[in-house]
Amino acid sequence: MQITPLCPRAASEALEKLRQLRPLVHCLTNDVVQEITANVLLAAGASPAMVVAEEEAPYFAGIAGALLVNVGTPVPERLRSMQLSAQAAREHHVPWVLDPVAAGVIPWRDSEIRKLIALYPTVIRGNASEILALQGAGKGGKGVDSTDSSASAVNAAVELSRSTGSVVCVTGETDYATDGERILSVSGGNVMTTLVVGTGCSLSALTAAFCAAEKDPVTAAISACALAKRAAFIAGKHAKGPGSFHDEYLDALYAIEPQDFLGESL
Ligand SMILES: Nc1ncnc2c1ncn2[C@@H]1O[C@H](COP(=O)(O)OP(=O)(O)OP(=O)(O)O)[C@@H](O)[C@H]1O
Ligand SMILES: Cc1ncsc1CCO
Ligand SMILES: [Mg+2]
Repeated sequence: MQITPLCPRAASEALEKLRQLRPLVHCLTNDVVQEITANVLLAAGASPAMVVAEEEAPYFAGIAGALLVNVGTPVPERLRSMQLSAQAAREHHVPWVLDPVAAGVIPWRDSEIRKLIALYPTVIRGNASEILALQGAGKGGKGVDSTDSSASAVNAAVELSRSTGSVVCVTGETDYATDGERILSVSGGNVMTTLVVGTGCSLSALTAAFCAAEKDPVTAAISACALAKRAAFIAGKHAKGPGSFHDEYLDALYAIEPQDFLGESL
């Protein structure tokens, strides 16, 4: 299947919509990345809220602009809240994004991820090893880190999208998003992104934010990737190492304007 670089105008328009809407993004995420997730959403122009108890999370999922479910540090109680929230999101036509952290590494986690996939996420966003594992290929990653290239997982992403009905976004040196019919891509960024914890997890939250603002989930997912790649590229020009990269990345997410995408190849 042909891979098409994201059109700059589409990225620009998606960011414009995000900035106008400033969507409320309900995040059920892991214990490691709560703060970077909230900060990435705020810097990019969305409103994060981490509402976790099963007594209130499903209600909140129904009134949010989008929901993020990330299984990085799963415990039974939180997984129940995630399932109920995903169901509520679906019933209220709220888009939701699944981040299948470390899929392919631990059988129990894999079975929990399968239960969530059965609730029809709008987008599944993972690294290459996670997407390969969900499609029954590859050997799994090194814990939460990928040991595969994103290019090697494109076909698995297409197949996974066709079998689940979800848009699948696989990230790495190049990022791809597919609905099983189209594949859109963005390249660039900076490899130092992989040395700051939660850049992938917070990208999944950003994908949820774009899904709230942009109707087409393939365009939404790849536009989130385009914003993250551009911010990483700018951060890489100023950073001395992962510590300053983290700060520069947030600053760049805040500073990038929709028109900055125009005239650039993505
Ligand atoms: N080799 C690379 N070169 C440039 N950018 C990269 C590279 N690998 C990953 N990235 C970028 O890093 C970000 C996170 O993607 P990655 O695939 O590492 O997710 P992840 O493994 O789920 O991250 P995490 O679990 O640490 O949150 C994305 O913006 C992606 O484009
Ligand atoms: C390091 C780590 N461990 C569980 S989740 C997480 C964040 C990156 O996915
Ligand atoms: Mg991840």
